[in-house]
Amino acid sequence: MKTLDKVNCISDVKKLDITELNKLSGEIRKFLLDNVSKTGGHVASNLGVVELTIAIHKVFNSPEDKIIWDVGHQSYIHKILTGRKDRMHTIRQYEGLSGFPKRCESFHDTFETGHSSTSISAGLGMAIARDIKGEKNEVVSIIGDGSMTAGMAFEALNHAGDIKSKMIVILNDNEMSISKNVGGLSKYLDRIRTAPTYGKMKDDVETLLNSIPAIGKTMYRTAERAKDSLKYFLLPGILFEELGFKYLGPVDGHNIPLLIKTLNRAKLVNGPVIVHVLTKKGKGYKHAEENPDKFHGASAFDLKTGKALSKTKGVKYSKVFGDKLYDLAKNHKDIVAITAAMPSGTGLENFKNKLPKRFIDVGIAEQHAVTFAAGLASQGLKSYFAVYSTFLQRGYDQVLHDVCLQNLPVVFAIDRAGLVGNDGETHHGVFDFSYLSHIPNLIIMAPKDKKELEEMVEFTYKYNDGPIAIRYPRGVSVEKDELITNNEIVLGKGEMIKEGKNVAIIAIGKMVDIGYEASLKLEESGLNPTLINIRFLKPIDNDLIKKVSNEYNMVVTLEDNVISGGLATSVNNELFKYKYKGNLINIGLPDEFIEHGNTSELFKKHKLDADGIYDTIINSIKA
Ligand SMILES: Cc1ncc(C[n+]2csc(CCOP(=O)(O)OP(=O)(O)O)c2C)c(N)n1
Ligand SMILES: CC(=O)[C@@H](O)[C@H](O)COP(=O)(O)O
Ligand SMILES: [Mg+2]
Repeated sequence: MKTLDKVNCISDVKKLDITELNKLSGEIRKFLLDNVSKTGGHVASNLGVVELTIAIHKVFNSPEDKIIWDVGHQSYIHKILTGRKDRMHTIRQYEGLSGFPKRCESFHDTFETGHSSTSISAGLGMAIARDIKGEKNEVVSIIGDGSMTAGMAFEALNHAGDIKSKMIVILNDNEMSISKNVGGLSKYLDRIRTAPTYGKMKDDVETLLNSIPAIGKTMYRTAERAKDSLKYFLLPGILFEELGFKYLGPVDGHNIPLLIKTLNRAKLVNGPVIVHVLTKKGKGYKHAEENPDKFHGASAFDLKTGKALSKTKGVKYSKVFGDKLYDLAKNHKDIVAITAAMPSGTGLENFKNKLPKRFIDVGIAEQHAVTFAAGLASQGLKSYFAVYSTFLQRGYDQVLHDVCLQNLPVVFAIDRAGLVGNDGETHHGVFDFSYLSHIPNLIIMAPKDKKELEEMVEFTYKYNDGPIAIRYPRGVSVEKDELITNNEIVLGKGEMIKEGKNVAIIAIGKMVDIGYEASLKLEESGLNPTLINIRFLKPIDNDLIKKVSNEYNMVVTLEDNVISGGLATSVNNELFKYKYKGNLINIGLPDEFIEHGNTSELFKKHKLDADGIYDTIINSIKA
């Protein structure tokens, strides 16, 4: 019988001896790969924490002890060990397990994550709550070396080291963010990894000095007196010690007995302690070990070859953006591209390789990236910050205070806008219109397809009067001849895709294509709708809206943003000014967090697909 078959909850893990735990780790890897190769998911990060997760559940008593997974993309093994093994085949699928910790899934998921670098803050909050309530549980935050580069993590370390409440931070150091980790902290961790330990170094020095006749012993005593300063230079983790943490490590993160021993030691520390664990991203699966970035977040793949099962047809918006920016940058030396740890996701790999001096990866530091872009722009450079919509949420104040207030010509290339699919609630980019549209000076636009994205990128280069944002979706671009127009991009102007009567559909970005499909269905029902590609959310095309207000009985807005604060709000405000008396329908996402699943399922569920839009319009006409 397999050891994994005997493990249905964590008390089963606690019964196992070291030999069985080692066997379990191998079986878990196989089980994980069998499942995730079919569903897709965060393969490499999970393979890297198999032994660590087993050791954590052997040593700590969840849920009394609070285990917090930073980002949470590496929580699959935790899910397997905490009663969700039988649902692993549903991970990230519509109505299946989430790819991140979810409190509604299990009381072992103490804190929900998805965005990085929150685990130390959350853990400290739990530790202090425990102290106030007079309870005794442990609090354990597990954070990766990539996630440790963010401001939030540093803010939390600064606080935790000072306040001295008992908590354990496990730093899972695999030298990788999604791509190779960057920054000074990463280099520091590198030095710890490669340096001989202080203890070993001290022994070597002692042996050497004591072997020198006559003066050796005196020198050794002097060195002993200088121990503190010597220690300062040689002690691994001194940075964390100086911040107020006890540092343990570095420890081999694939050695279960050593991990158990070290975690038990950490438990004895009566204050904040950091356990530095060294792991290999993708451990145990050749393809993932060799290409940890490719297997960071993978779609379904063939286990033998490691190749993706389905090939995407068409070109991804990210690539269109990255290629166009690279083309522009070749001729315009003032262009600088910035990413916050997502060079490949944002389509900037080519730019990075070919123009490395003007490509900057700041690590997971969106807030810093925005203000850094503002600094560059203040000195006459044209900075492009390519960022996922959901992660730009981190930089809201910086967008407002550092960029827009000073009206600096920073470009925000907002990728993964709209519904992203299997990552779910934490990652959908459905709030950007709302959190940006009320900020003065900011221009906001969204392309309907690949060609328009290229034109918009060009437009951003020419536009130097202030900040400007383009938002575009995850996945491949639409390429539909019927949508291709030759209307030049003009600030604040939309375009008429087709002019009919009675019903005017005003759509933005990806929704232009879906609106077009819906319009064809409406035509089959005898209607002759107008379709407008509004292009700019801000400034919105007043002339077009005035025309619509005067000439149509029904106006429909279409967006893949929450209705509140997005296109609907902007159009409604304008129509209100014109005292519009017709039928107004706002189609977009509701005021709720949207679950995970593939985008077609989600579009269907929220009636954002052509059928759903058609139904909403027809039902409204019938009512
Ligand atoms: C605020 C934020 N920015 C970016 C991301 C995208 N992201 C997810 S995991 C990851 C790398 C994390 O690296 P690390 O913490 O070292 O974990 P590893 O994958 O190496 O296990 C990044 C950049 C995110 N989840 N949250
Ligand atoms: C966990 C995380 O935040 C990223 O790994 C994210 O899942 C990447 O998303 P894409 O697959 O859209 O690049
Ligand atoms: Mg890492």
